[in-house]
Amino acid sequence: MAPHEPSLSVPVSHNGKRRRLIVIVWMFAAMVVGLFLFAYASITLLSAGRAYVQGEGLWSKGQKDAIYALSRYALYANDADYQTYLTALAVNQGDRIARLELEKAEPDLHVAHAGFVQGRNHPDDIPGMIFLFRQMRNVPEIDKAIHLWTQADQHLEMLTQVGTRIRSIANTRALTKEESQGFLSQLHDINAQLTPLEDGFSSTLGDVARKFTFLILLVMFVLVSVLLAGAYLFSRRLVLQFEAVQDTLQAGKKQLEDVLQFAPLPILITQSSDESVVYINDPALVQFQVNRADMGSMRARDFYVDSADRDRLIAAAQGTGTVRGLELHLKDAQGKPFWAQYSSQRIRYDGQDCLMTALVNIDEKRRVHDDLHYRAYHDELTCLPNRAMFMDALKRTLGRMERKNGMCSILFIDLDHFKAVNDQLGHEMGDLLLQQVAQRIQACVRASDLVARLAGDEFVVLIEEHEGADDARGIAQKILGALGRDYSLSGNTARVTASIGISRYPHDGVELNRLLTSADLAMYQAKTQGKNNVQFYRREDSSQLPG
Ligand SMILES: Nc1nc2c(ncn2[C@@H]2O[C@H](COP(=O)(O)OP(=O)(O)OP(=O)(O)O)[C@@H](O)[C@H]2O)c(=O)[nH]1
Repeated sequence: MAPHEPSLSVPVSHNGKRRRLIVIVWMFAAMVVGLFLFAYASITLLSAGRAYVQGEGLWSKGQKDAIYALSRYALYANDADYQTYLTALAVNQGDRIARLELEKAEPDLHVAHAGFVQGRNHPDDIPGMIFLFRQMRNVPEIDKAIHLWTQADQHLEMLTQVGTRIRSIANTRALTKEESQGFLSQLHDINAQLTPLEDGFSSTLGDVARKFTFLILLVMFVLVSVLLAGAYLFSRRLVLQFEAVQDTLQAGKKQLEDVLQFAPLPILITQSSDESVVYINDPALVQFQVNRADMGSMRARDFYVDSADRDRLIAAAQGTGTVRGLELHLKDAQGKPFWAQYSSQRIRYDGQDCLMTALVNIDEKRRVHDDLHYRAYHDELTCLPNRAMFMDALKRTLGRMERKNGMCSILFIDLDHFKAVNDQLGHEMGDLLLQQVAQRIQACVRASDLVARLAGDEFVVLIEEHEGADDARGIAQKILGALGRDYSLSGNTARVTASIGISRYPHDGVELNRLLTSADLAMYQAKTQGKNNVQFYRREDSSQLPG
Protein backbone atom coordinates (compact mmCIF):
# COMPACT_ATOMS: atom_id res chain seq x y z
CA MET A 1 0.00 0.00 0.00
CA ALA A 2 1.30 3.51 -0.83
CA PRO A 3 2.37 5.66 2.14
CA HIS A 4 -0.68 7.96 2.14
CA GLU A 5 -3.17 5.48 0.84
CA PRO A 6 -6.31 5.35 2.94
CA SER A 7 -8.05 2.06 3.48
CA LEU A 8 -11.73 1.28 3.89
CA SER A 9 -11.02 -1.09 6.77
CA VAL A 10 -11.55 -1.01 10.52
CA PRO A 11 -8.64 0.34 12.54
CA VAL A 12 -7.00 -2.59 14.31
CA SER A 13 -3.83 -3.05 16.31
CA HIS A 14 -1.80 -5.22 13.97
CA ASN A 15 0.96 -5.69 16.55
CA GLY A 16 -1.43 -6.97 19.21
CA LYS A 17 -3.09 -9.30 16.71
CA ARG A 18 0.23 -10.65 15.53
CA ARG A 19 1.38 -11.27 19.11
CA ARG A 20 -1.83 -13.15 19.90
CA LEU A 21 -1.45 -15.24 16.79
CA ILE A 22 2.15 -16.11 17.71
CA VAL A 23 1.05 -17.17 21.22
CA ILE A 24 -1.69 -19.41 19.78
CA VAL A 25 0.63 -20.98 17.22
CA TRP A 26 3.25 -21.70 19.89
CA MET A 27 0.56 -23.12 22.16
CA PHE A 28 -0.46 -25.57 19.45
CA ALA A 29 3.18 -26.35 18.69
CA ALA A 30 3.78 -27.09 22.40
CA MET A 31 0.73 -29.39 22.47
CA VAL A 32 1.93 -31.26 19.38
CA VAL A 33 5.44 -31.61 20.87
CA GLY A 34 3.87 -32.79 24.16
CA LEU A 35 1.81 -35.32 22.26
CA PHE A 36 4.89 -36.54 20.48
CA LEU A 37 6.88 -36.86 23.74
CA PHE A 38 4.02 -38.69 25.37
CA ALA A 39 3.76 -41.07 22.41
CA TYR A 40 7.52 -41.62 22.58
CA ALA A 41 7.44 -42.35 26.33
CA SER A 42 4.46 -44.66 25.84
CA ILE A 43 6.17 -46.61 23.09
CA THR A 44 9.32 -46.85 25.24
CA LEU A 45 7.31 -48.19 28.19
CA LEU A 46 5.39 -50.69 26.09
CA SER A 47 8.52 -51.94 24.39
CA ALA A 48 10.20 -52.23 27.82
CA GLY A 49 7.24 -54.36 28.95
CA ARG A 50 7.60 -56.44 25.79
CA ALA A 51 11.36 -56.81 26.55
CA TYR A 52 10.55 -58.10 30.07
CA VAL A 53 8.12 -60.66 28.65
CA GLN A 54 10.79 -61.73 26.16
CA GLY A 55 13.38 -61.79 29.00
CA GLU A 56 11.06 -63.96 31.06
CA GLY A 57 10.98 -66.44 28.17
CA LEU A 58 14.77 -66.55 28.11
CA TRP A 59 14.81 -66.82 31.90
CA SER A 60 12.38 -69.80 31.84
CA LYS A 61 14.33 -71.48 29.08
CA GLY A 62 17.59 -71.00 31.04
CA GLN A 63 16.01 -72.39 34.17
CA LYS A 64 14.51 -75.39 32.34
CA ASP A 65 17.76 -76.11 30.47
CA ALA A 66 19.70 -75.86 33.75
CA ILE A 67 17.39 -78.35 35.54
CA TYR A 68 17.47 -80.71 32.58
CA ALA A 69 21.27 -80.60 32.32
CA LEU A 70 21.69 -80.99 36.10
CA SER A 71 19.24 -83.92 36.11
CA ARG A 72 21.33 -85.66 33.44
CA TYR A 73 24.46 -84.86 35.40
CA ALA A 74 22.92 -86.43 38.54
CA LEU A 75 22.18 -89.58 36.52
CA TYR A 76 25.28 -89.94 34.36
CA ALA A 77 27.88 -87.65 35.97
CA ASN A 78 28.87 -86.42 32.50
CA ASP A 79 30.99 -83.29 32.83
CA ALA A 80 29.55 -81.79 29.62
CA ASP A 81 26.09 -81.84 31.24
CA TYR A 82 27.43 -79.92 34.19
CA GLN A 83 28.95 -77.28 31.89
CA THR A 84 25.62 -77.02 30.04
CA TYR A 85 23.91 -76.53 33.41
CA LEU A 86 26.29 -73.72 34.33
CA THR A 87 25.87 -72.01 30.98
CA ALA A 88 22.06 -72.18 31.18
CA LEU A 89 22.04 -70.99 34.78
CA ALA A 90 24.22 -67.98 33.90
CA VAL A 91 21.23 -66.47 32.04
CA ASN A 92 19.10 -66.48 35.19
CA GLN A 93 22.00 -65.30 37.33
CA GLY A 94 22.57 -62.32 34.98
CA ASP A 95 18.98 -61.16 35.40
CA ARG A 96 19.33 -61.67 39.15
CA ILE A 97 22.46 -59.48 39.26
CA ALA A 98 20.53 -56.76 37.40
CA ARG A 99 17.54 -57.01 39.71
CA LEU A 100 19.61 -56.88 42.89
CA GLU A 101 21.53 -53.86 41.60
CA LEU A 102 18.38 -52.00 40.57
CA GLU A 103 16.80 -52.55 43.96
CA LYS A 104 19.58 -50.55 45.59
CA ALA A 105 18.90 -46.92 46.48
CA GLU A 106 21.75 -45.78 44.23
CA PRO A 107 22.28 -48.54 41.69
CA ASP A 108 25.29 -48.83 39.41
CA LEU A 109 23.54 -48.82 36.07
CA HIS A 110 26.56 -50.39 34.33
CA VAL A 111 26.32 -53.41 36.59
CA ALA A 112 22.57 -53.64 35.95
CA HIS A 113 23.16 -53.30 32.21
CA ALA A 114 25.84 -56.04 32.25
CA GLY A 115 23.47 -58.29 34.22
CA PHE A 116 20.72 -57.89 31.65
CA VAL A 117 23.21 -58.55 28.82
CA GLN A 118 24.21 -61.76 30.60
CA GLY A 119 20.51 -62.56 30.77
CA ARG A 120 20.60 -62.44 26.94
CA ASN A 121 18.37 -59.40 26.72
CA HIS A 122 18.85 -57.25 23.61
CA PRO A 123 21.12 -54.26 24.40
CA ASP A 124 18.67 -51.83 22.74
CA ASP A 125 15.91 -52.95 25.11
CA ILE A 126 17.97 -52.63 28.30
CA PRO A 127 17.62 -48.81 28.92
CA GLY A 128 13.82 -49.19 28.70
CA MET A 129 13.91 -52.16 31.07
CA ILE A 130 15.99 -50.22 33.61
CA PHE A 131 13.62 -47.22 33.27
CA LEU A 132 10.54 -49.37 33.78
CA PHE A 133 12.10 -51.13 36.83
CA ARG A 134 13.12 -47.91 38.55
CA GLN A 135 10.42 -45.45 37.61
CA MET A 136 7.35 -47.71 37.61
CA ARG A 137 8.10 -49.60 40.79
CA ASN A 138 5.18 -47.92 42.53
CA VAL A 139 2.76 -49.40 39.95
CA PRO A 140 1.26 -52.37 41.92
CA GLU A 141 1.51 -54.82 39.02
CA ILE A 142 5.17 -53.98 38.41
CA ASP A 143 5.90 -54.37 42.08
CA LYS A 144 4.10 -57.71 42.06
CA ALA A 145 6.09 -58.91 39.05
CA ILE A 146 9.39 -57.97 40.73
CA HIS A 147 8.23 -59.71 43.85
CA LEU A 148 7.54 -62.90 41.82
CA TRP A 149 10.94 -62.50 40.19
CA THR A 150 12.57 -62.28 43.67
CA GLN A 151 10.77 -65.43 44.74
CA ALA A 152 11.90 -67.22 41.59
CA ASP A 153 15.47 -66.15 42.31
CA GLN A 154 15.19 -67.73 45.78
CA HIS A 155 14.25 -71.04 44.15
CA LEU A 156 17.08 -70.55 41.76
CA GLU A 157 19.36 -70.26 44.77
CA MET A 158 18.10 -73.63 45.92
CA LEU A 159 18.82 -75.01 42.46
CA THR A 160 22.35 -73.65 42.70
CA GLN A 161 22.84 -75.31 46.08
CA VAL A 162 21.56 -78.66 44.71
CA GLY A 163 23.92 -78.33 41.78
CA THR A 164 26.85 -77.60 44.10
CA ARG A 165 26.05 -80.67 46.20
CA ILE A 166 25.74 -82.99 43.19
CA ARG A 167 29.01 -81.64 41.84
CA SER A 168 30.90 -82.08 45.11
CA ILE A 169 29.79 -85.76 45.36
CA ALA A 170 30.39 -86.44 41.66
CA ASN A 171 33.89 -85.02 41.98
CA THR A 172 34.81 -87.67 44.58
CA ARG A 173 32.74 -90.69 43.59
CA ALA A 174 29.81 -91.97 41.59
CA LEU A 175 26.37 -91.08 42.97
CA THR A 176 24.32 -93.97 44.28
CA LYS A 177 21.01 -94.70 42.65
CA GLU A 178 19.20 -93.50 45.75
CA GLU A 179 21.22 -90.25 45.84
CA SER A 180 20.47 -89.61 42.15
CA GLN A 181 16.76 -90.26 42.66
CA GLY A 182 16.80 -87.93 45.66
CA PHE A 183 18.42 -85.10 43.68
CA LEU A 184 16.08 -85.68 40.73
CA SER A 185 13.16 -85.42 43.08
CA GLN A 186 14.50 -82.12 44.51
CA LEU A 187 15.07 -80.77 41.04
CA HIS A 188 11.55 -81.76 40.04
CA ASP A 189 10.17 -79.93 43.07
CA ILE A 190 12.16 -76.80 42.30
CA ASN A 191 10.90 -76.88 38.70
CA ALA A 192 7.34 -77.37 39.87
CA GLN A 193 7.60 -74.38 42.20
CA LEU A 194 9.19 -72.16 39.59
CA THR A 195 6.63 -72.79 36.83
CA PRO A 196 3.68 -70.94 38.53
CA LEU A 197 6.01 -68.10 39.46
CA GLU A 198 7.08 -67.74 35.83
CA ASP A 199 3.46 -67.90 34.68
CA GLY A 200 2.52 -65.33 37.31
CA PHE A 201 5.35 -63.05 36.18
CA SER A 202 4.21 -63.26 32.55
CA SER A 203 0.54 -62.72 33.29
CA THR A 204 1.32 -59.81 35.65
CA LEU A 205 3.36 -58.15 32.93
CA GLY A 206 0.51 -58.86 30.50
CA ASP A 207 -1.86 -57.09 32.92
CA VAL A 208 0.50 -54.14 33.13
CA ALA A 209 0.80 -53.96 29.35
CA ARG A 210 -2.99 -53.96 28.96
CA LYS A 211 -3.38 -51.36 31.69
CA PHE A 212 -0.69 -49.18 30.13
CA THR A 213 -2.22 -49.56 26.69
CA PHE A 214 -5.58 -48.48 28.03
CA LEU A 215 -4.09 -45.54 29.91
CA ILE A 216 -2.04 -44.44 26.92
CA LEU A 217 -5.07 -44.61 24.65
CA LEU A 218 -7.08 -42.66 27.20
CA VAL A 219 -4.46 -39.95 27.58
CA MET A 220 -3.93 -39.80 23.80
CA PHE A 221 -7.67 -39.51 23.33
CA VAL A 222 -7.88 -36.67 25.87
CA LEU A 223 -4.87 -34.84 24.37
CA VAL A 224 -6.11 -35.20 20.80
CA SER A 225 -9.58 -34.09 21.92
CA VAL A 226 -8.09 -31.00 23.59
CA LEU A 227 -6.03 -30.30 20.48
CA LEU A 228 -9.04 -30.70 18.20
CA ALA A 229 -11.23 -28.59 20.49
CA GLY A 230 -8.54 -25.87 20.57
CA ALA A 231 -8.16 -26.01 16.79
CA TYR A 232 -11.93 -25.83 16.39
CA LEU A 233 -12.27 -22.85 18.76
CA PHE A 234 -9.33 -21.08 17.14
CA SER A 235 -10.66 -21.66 13.62
CA ARG A 236 -14.13 -20.59 14.66
CA ARG A 237 -12.74 -17.41 16.17
CA LEU A 238 -10.74 -16.71 13.03
CA VAL A 239 -13.80 -17.25 10.86
CA LEU A 240 -15.89 -14.97 13.11
CA GLN A 241 -13.19 -12.30 13.07
CA PHE A 242 -12.90 -12.59 9.30
CA GLU A 243 -16.68 -12.28 8.96
CA ALA A 244 -16.69 -9.26 11.30
CA VAL A 245 -13.98 -7.58 9.23
CA GLN A 246 -15.87 -8.42 6.04
CA ASP A 247 -19.07 -6.99 7.52
CA THR A 248 -17.27 -3.82 8.60
CA LEU A 249 -15.70 -3.49 5.17
CA GLN A 250 -19.04 -3.99 3.49
CA ALA A 251 -20.66 -1.45 5.84
CA GLY A 252 -17.81 1.00 5.14
CA LYS A 253 -18.15 0.38 1.42
CA LYS A 254 -21.92 0.93 1.60
CA GLN A 255 -21.50 4.15 3.60
CA LEU A 256 -18.92 5.43 1.14
CA GLU A 257 -21.15 4.61 -1.80
CA ASP A 258 -24.10 6.38 -0.12
CA VAL A 259 -22.00 9.48 0.40
CA LEU A 260 -20.63 9.39 -3.14
CA GLN A 261 -24.02 8.70 -4.63
CA PHE A 262 -25.38 12.01 -3.36
CA ALA A 263 -22.23 14.01 -3.98
CA PRO A 264 -22.87 16.86 -6.43
CA LEU A 265 -19.78 15.92 -8.46
CA PRO A 266 -19.20 13.06 -10.88
CA ILE A 267 -17.18 10.48 -8.94
CA LEU A 268 -15.94 7.09 -10.03
CA ILE A 269 -13.73 4.39 -8.61
CA THR A 270 -11.49 2.40 -10.91
CA GLN A 271 -9.47 -0.67 -10.15
CA SER A 272 -5.74 0.02 -10.53
CA SER A 273 -4.92 -3.37 -12.04
CA ASP A 274 -7.11 -3.12 -15.17
CA GLU A 275 -8.73 0.36 -14.98
CA SER A 276 -12.17 -1.25 -14.79
CA VAL A 277 -14.84 0.98 -13.28
CA VAL A 278 -16.03 -0.59 -10.02
CA TYR A 279 -18.19 2.28 -8.82
CA ILE A 280 -19.80 5.24 -10.56
CA ASN A 281 -22.26 7.76 -9.09
CA ASP A 282 -25.25 9.26 -10.85
CA PRO A 283 -23.62 12.58 -11.82
CA ALA A 284 -20.77 10.60 -13.42
CA LEU A 285 -23.29 8.46 -15.36
CA VAL A 286 -24.72 11.67 -16.78
CA GLN A 287 -21.32 13.22 -17.47
CA PHE A 288 -20.00 10.16 -19.31
CA GLN A 289 -23.34 9.33 -20.95
CA VAL A 290 -23.31 5.74 -19.71
CA ASN A 291 -25.73 3.36 -17.99
CA ARG A 292 -25.01 1.75 -14.66
CA ALA A 293 -25.69 -1.65 -16.24
CA ASP A 294 -22.64 -1.15 -18.51
CA MET A 295 -20.31 -0.47 -15.59
CA GLY A 296 -18.69 -3.91 -15.83
CA SER A 297 -17.42 -3.26 -19.34
CA MET A 298 -16.24 0.32 -18.74
CA ARG A 299 -12.53 1.08 -18.74
CA ALA A 300 -11.16 4.44 -17.57
CA ARG A 301 -8.77 4.50 -20.53
CA ASP A 302 -11.75 4.83 -22.92
CA PHE A 303 -12.58 8.28 -21.51
CA TYR A 304 -9.33 10.03 -22.44
CA VAL A 305 -9.05 12.10 -25.60
CA ASP A 306 -5.28 11.92 -25.37
CA SER A 307 -3.71 8.78 -23.90
CA ALA A 308 -0.76 10.91 -22.70
CA ASP A 309 -3.19 12.51 -20.20
CA ARG A 310 -3.96 9.05 -18.82
CA ASP A 311 -0.23 8.29 -18.43
CA ARG A 312 0.23 11.62 -16.66
CA LEU A 313 -2.56 10.85 -14.20
CA ILE A 314 -1.35 7.32 -13.47
CA ALA A 315 2.23 8.52 -12.93
CA ALA A 316 1.04 11.24 -10.54
CA ALA A 317 -1.21 8.83 -8.62
CA GLN A 318 1.55 6.25 -8.32
CA GLY A 319 3.95 8.85 -6.93
CA THR A 320 2.16 10.25 -3.90
CA GLY A 321 -1.15 8.42 -4.22
CA THR A 322 -2.88 11.78 -4.60
CA VAL A 323 -3.65 13.98 -7.60
CA ARG A 324 -5.18 17.43 -7.18
CA GLY A 325 -6.62 19.73 -9.82
CA LEU A 326 -5.17 18.10 -12.92
CA GLU A 327 -6.87 19.44 -16.07
CA LEU A 328 -7.55 16.68 -18.57
CA HIS A 329 -9.31 16.46 -21.88
CA LEU A 330 -11.90 13.69 -21.67
CA LYS A 331 -14.72 12.37 -23.79
CA ASP A 332 -18.01 10.71 -22.96
CA ALA A 333 -19.33 7.42 -24.32
CA GLN A 334 -20.69 9.27 -27.40
CA GLY A 335 -17.22 10.66 -28.12
CA LYS A 336 -18.15 14.23 -27.10
CA PRO A 337 -15.05 15.86 -25.62
CA PHE A 338 -15.02 17.99 -22.50
CA TRP A 339 -12.45 19.45 -20.18
CA ALA A 340 -12.39 18.24 -16.59
CA GLN A 341 -10.50 19.13 -13.48
CA TYR A 342 -9.43 15.88 -11.88
CA SER A 343 -8.73 14.99 -8.26
CA SER A 344 -7.76 11.40 -7.58
CA GLN A 345 -6.81 9.44 -4.53
CA ARG A 346 -5.53 5.88 -4.23
CA ILE A 347 -7.73 3.86 -1.88
CA ARG A 348 -8.48 0.27 -0.88
CA TYR A 349 -11.98 -0.50 -2.07
CA ASP A 350 -13.54 -3.92 -1.69
CA GLY A 351 -10.09 -5.23 -0.84
CA GLN A 352 -8.60 -3.96 -4.10
CA ASP A 353 -6.09 -1.26 -4.94
CA CYS A 354 -8.24 1.45 -6.58
CA LEU A 355 -8.26 5.05 -7.69
CA MET A 356 -11.16 7.24 -6.56
CA THR A 357 -11.64 10.21 -8.85
CA ALA A 358 -13.84 13.27 -8.51
CA LEU A 359 -14.07 15.55 -11.50
CA VAL A 360 -15.53 18.90 -12.39
CA ASN A 361 -16.56 19.74 -15.92
CA ILE A 362 -14.66 22.95 -16.62
CA ASP A 363 -15.82 23.47 -20.19
CA GLU A 364 -17.72 26.63 -19.17
CA LYS A 365 -14.84 27.89 -17.05
CA ARG A 366 -12.42 27.34 -19.91
CA ARG A 367 -14.82 28.98 -22.35
CA VAL A 368 -15.06 32.07 -20.11
CA HIS A 369 -11.33 32.01 -19.65
CA ASP A 370 -10.73 31.69 -23.39
CA ASP A 371 -13.25 34.43 -24.02
CA LEU A 372 -11.58 36.73 -21.52
CA HIS A 373 -8.22 35.85 -22.95
CA TYR A 374 -9.51 36.57 -26.44
CA ARG A 375 -10.98 39.86 -25.34
CA ALA A 376 -7.79 40.81 -23.57
CA TYR A 377 -5.78 40.23 -26.72
CA HIS A 378 -8.18 41.21 -29.51
CA ASP A 379 -9.86 44.30 -30.77
CA GLU A 380 -13.59 43.99 -30.44
CA LEU A 381 -14.50 45.94 -33.56
CA THR A 382 -12.17 44.37 -36.13
CA CYS A 383 -11.36 41.10 -34.33
CA LEU A 384 -7.71 41.84 -35.05
CA PRO A 385 -5.07 41.32 -32.36
CA ASN A 386 -4.83 44.41 -30.13
CA ARG A 387 -1.84 46.36 -28.87
CA ALA A 388 -1.13 43.92 -25.98
CA MET A 389 -1.04 40.92 -28.29
CA PHE A 390 0.99 42.79 -30.85
CA MET A 391 3.58 43.72 -28.23
CA ASP A 392 3.77 40.08 -27.06
CA ALA A 393 4.15 38.85 -30.62
CA LEU A 394 6.73 41.52 -31.40
CA LYS A 395 8.74 40.54 -28.34
CA ARG A 396 8.76 36.86 -29.34
CA THR A 397 9.59 37.70 -32.96
CA LEU A 398 12.51 39.93 -31.98
CA GLY A 399 13.86 37.12 -29.80
CA ARG A 400 13.58 34.68 -32.69
CA MET A 401 15.21 37.13 -35.14
CA GLU A 402 18.04 37.70 -32.72
CA ARG A 403 18.70 33.98 -32.45
CA LYS A 404 18.80 33.41 -36.18
CA ASN A 405 20.06 36.82 -37.35
CA GLY A 406 16.83 37.46 -39.20
CA MET A 407 15.11 40.64 -40.27
CA CYS A 408 11.62 42.00 -39.73
CA SER A 409 9.75 45.26 -40.26
CA ILE A 410 6.92 47.12 -38.58
CA LEU A 411 4.43 48.95 -40.79
CA PHE A 412 2.63 51.68 -38.85
CA ILE A 413 -0.60 52.57 -40.71
CA ASP A 414 -2.80 55.59 -39.90
CA LEU A 415 -5.83 56.52 -41.98
CA ASP A 416 -5.94 60.00 -43.49
CA HIS A 417 -8.93 62.21 -42.78
CA PHE A 418 -10.85 59.38 -41.15
CA LYS A 419 -12.49 61.88 -38.83
CA ALA A 420 -14.35 63.25 -41.84
CA VAL A 421 -16.01 59.84 -42.45
CA ASN A 422 -17.29 59.86 -38.88
CA ASP A 423 -18.39 63.41 -39.18
CA GLN A 424 -20.11 63.02 -42.55
CA LEU A 425 -21.54 59.47 -42.39
CA GLY A 426 -21.71 58.87 -38.67
CA HIS A 427 -19.73 56.78 -36.19
CA GLU A 428 -21.38 53.53 -37.26
CA MET A 429 -20.23 53.96 -40.84
CA GLY A 430 -16.81 54.81 -39.48
CA ASP A 431 -16.85 51.45 -37.67
CA LEU A 432 -17.81 49.63 -40.86
CA LEU A 433 -14.96 51.29 -42.66
CA LEU A 434 -12.50 50.32 -39.95
CA GLN A 435 -13.64 46.68 -40.28
CA GLN A 436 -13.11 46.76 -44.02
CA VAL A 437 -9.71 48.39 -43.56
CA ALA A 438 -8.73 45.51 -41.28
CA GLN A 439 -9.78 42.95 -43.90
CA ARG A 440 -7.98 44.74 -46.70
CA ILE A 441 -4.73 44.98 -44.79
CA GLN A 442 -4.91 41.26 -43.93
CA ALA A 443 -5.52 40.45 -47.56
CA CYS A 444 -2.27 42.21 -48.49
CA VAL A 445 0.04 40.20 -46.24
CA ARG A 446 0.91 36.54 -45.64
CA ALA A 447 -0.94 34.56 -43.00
CA SER A 448 2.28 34.41 -41.00
CA ASP A 449 2.47 38.22 -40.82
CA LEU A 450 0.68 39.83 -37.94
CA VAL A 451 -1.89 42.60 -38.44
CA ALA A 452 -3.09 44.44 -35.34
CA ARG A 453 -5.20 47.46 -34.51
CA LEU A 454 -3.43 49.68 -32.00
CA ALA A 455 -6.16 52.25 -31.47
CA GLY A 456 -8.65 54.45 -33.39
CA ASP A 457 -7.59 54.42 -37.01
CA GLU A 458 -4.07 53.12 -36.26
CA PHE A 459 -3.00 49.68 -37.50
CA VAL A 460 0.32 47.88 -37.49
CA VAL A 461 1.71 45.03 -39.54
CA LEU A 462 4.63 42.90 -38.39
CA ILE A 463 6.37 41.40 -41.39
CA GLU A 464 8.80 38.56 -40.73
CA GLU A 465 11.45 37.04 -42.93
CA HIS A 466 11.40 39.48 -45.86
CA GLU A 467 14.19 40.30 -48.21
CA GLY A 468 14.84 43.87 -47.10
CA ALA A 469 13.66 47.49 -47.39
CA ASP A 470 12.31 47.11 -50.93
CA ASP A 471 10.26 44.17 -49.89
CA ALA A 472 8.78 46.14 -46.98
CA ARG A 473 8.11 49.09 -49.21
CA GLY A 474 6.39 46.87 -51.75
CA ILE A 475 4.04 45.49 -49.13
CA ALA A 476 3.34 49.00 -47.79
CA GLN A 477 2.55 50.25 -51.30
CA LYS A 478 0.26 47.29 -51.83
CA ILE A 479 -1.59 48.19 -48.62
CA LEU A 480 -1.81 51.85 -49.65
CA GLY A 481 -3.36 50.78 -52.92
CA ALA A 482 -5.84 48.48 -51.21
CA LEU A 483 -6.90 51.01 -48.61
CA GLY A 484 -7.25 53.84 -51.14
CA ARG A 485 -10.08 52.13 -53.02
CA ASP A 486 -13.72 53.11 -52.43
CA TYR A 487 -15.53 51.73 -49.41
CA SER A 488 -19.15 50.67 -49.68
CA LEU A 489 -20.74 51.36 -46.33
CA SER A 490 -24.42 50.27 -46.21
CA GLY A 491 -25.33 52.20 -49.32
CA ASN A 492 -22.80 54.98 -48.75
CA THR A 493 -19.53 55.25 -50.54
CA ALA A 494 -16.47 56.56 -48.75
CA ARG A 495 -12.91 57.08 -49.66
CA VAL A 496 -9.85 57.33 -47.40
CA THR A 497 -6.14 57.04 -47.85
CA ALA A 498 -3.45 56.04 -45.39
CA SER A 499 0.01 57.09 -44.28
CA ILE A 500 2.50 54.32 -43.55
CA GLY A 501 5.72 54.53 -41.56
CA ILE A 502 8.24 51.65 -41.58
CA SER A 503 10.90 50.72 -39.05
CA ARG A 504 13.17 47.74 -39.54
CA TYR A 505 14.92 45.29 -37.24
CA PRO A 506 17.82 45.39 -36.66
CA HIS A 507 18.51 48.32 -38.97
CA ASP A 508 16.58 50.89 -36.88
CA GLY A 509 16.96 49.32 -33.46
CA VAL A 510 16.60 46.10 -31.52
CA GLU A 511 14.28 47.16 -28.71
CA LEU A 512 10.56 46.70 -29.32
CA ASN A 513 9.26 50.04 -27.95
CA ARG A 514 11.90 51.87 -29.85
CA LEU A 515 11.04 50.03 -33.05
CA LEU A 516 7.34 50.81 -32.63
CA THR A 517 8.02 54.46 -31.85
CA SER A 518 10.32 54.66 -34.87
CA ALA A 519 7.58 53.29 -37.13
CA ASP A 520 5.17 55.82 -35.58
CA LEU A 521 7.65 58.61 -36.27
CA ALA A 522 8.06 57.48 -39.86
CA MET A 523 4.26 57.46 -40.25
CA TYR A 524 4.23 61.02 -38.87
CA GLN A 525 6.75 61.92 -41.55
CA ALA A 526 4.43 60.42 -44.15
CA LYS A 527 1.62 62.63 -42.83
CA THR A 528 3.80 65.70 -43.05
CA GLN A 529 4.86 64.68 -46.56
CA GLY A 530 1.24 65.14 -47.65
CA LYS A 531 -0.26 61.84 -46.49
CA ASN A 532 -1.10 58.78 -48.66
CA ASN A 533 2.58 57.77 -48.88
CA VAL A 534 5.15 55.46 -47.29
CA GLN A 535 8.14 56.63 -45.29
CA PHE A 536 11.03 54.68 -43.77
CA TYR A 537 12.29 55.74 -40.40
CA ARG A 538 15.30 58.05 -40.43
CA ARG A 539 17.40 58.82 -37.42
CA GLU A 540 16.83 62.57 -37.77
CA ASP A 541 13.08 61.92 -37.28
CA SER A 542 13.85 61.18 -33.64
CA SER A 543 14.81 64.80 -33.09
CA GLN A 544 11.16 65.64 -33.47
CA LEU A 545 10.35 63.61 -30.38
CA PRO A 546 9.41 65.75 -27.43
CA GLY A 547 12.24 65.95 -24.89
N1 LIG B 1 -16.03 55.24 -36.02
C1 LIG B 1 -14.96 55.19 -35.20
N2 LIG B 1 -14.18 56.23 -35.04
C2 LIG B 1 -13.13 56.16 -34.22
C3 LIG B 1 -12.87 54.99 -33.46
N3 LIG B 1 -11.73 55.19 -32.70
C4 LIG B 1 -11.34 56.45 -32.97
N4 LIG B 1 -12.18 57.06 -33.89
C5 LIG B 1 -12.07 58.34 -34.45
O1 LIG B 1 -11.01 58.34 -35.36
C6 LIG B 1 -10.50 59.64 -35.47
C7 LIG B 1 -9.01 59.55 -35.43
O2 LIG B 1 -8.43 60.80 -35.28
P1 LIG B 1 -7.40 61.36 -36.30
O3 LIG B 1 -6.44 60.32 -36.76
O4 LIG B 1 -6.81 62.59 -35.67
O5 LIG B 1 -8.31 61.84 -37.49
P2 LIG B 1 -7.92 61.94 -38.99
O6 LIG B 1 -9.01 62.62 -39.56
O7 LIG B 1 -7.62 60.62 -39.56
O8 LIG B 1 -6.62 62.82 -38.98
P3 LIG B 1 -5.31 62.54 -39.77
O9 LIG B 1 -4.76 61.25 -39.30
O10 LIG B 1 -4.42 63.66 -39.40
O11 LIG B 1 -5.64 62.52 -41.20
C8 LIG B 1 -11.15 60.43 -34.33
O12 LIG B 1 -12.14 61.30 -34.86
C9 LIG B 1 -11.78 59.39 -33.45
O13 LIG B 1 -12.96 59.84 -32.81
C10 LIG B 1 -13.73 53.91 -33.62
O14 LIG B 1 -13.59 52.84 -33.02
N5 LIG B 1 -14.76 54.06 -34.51
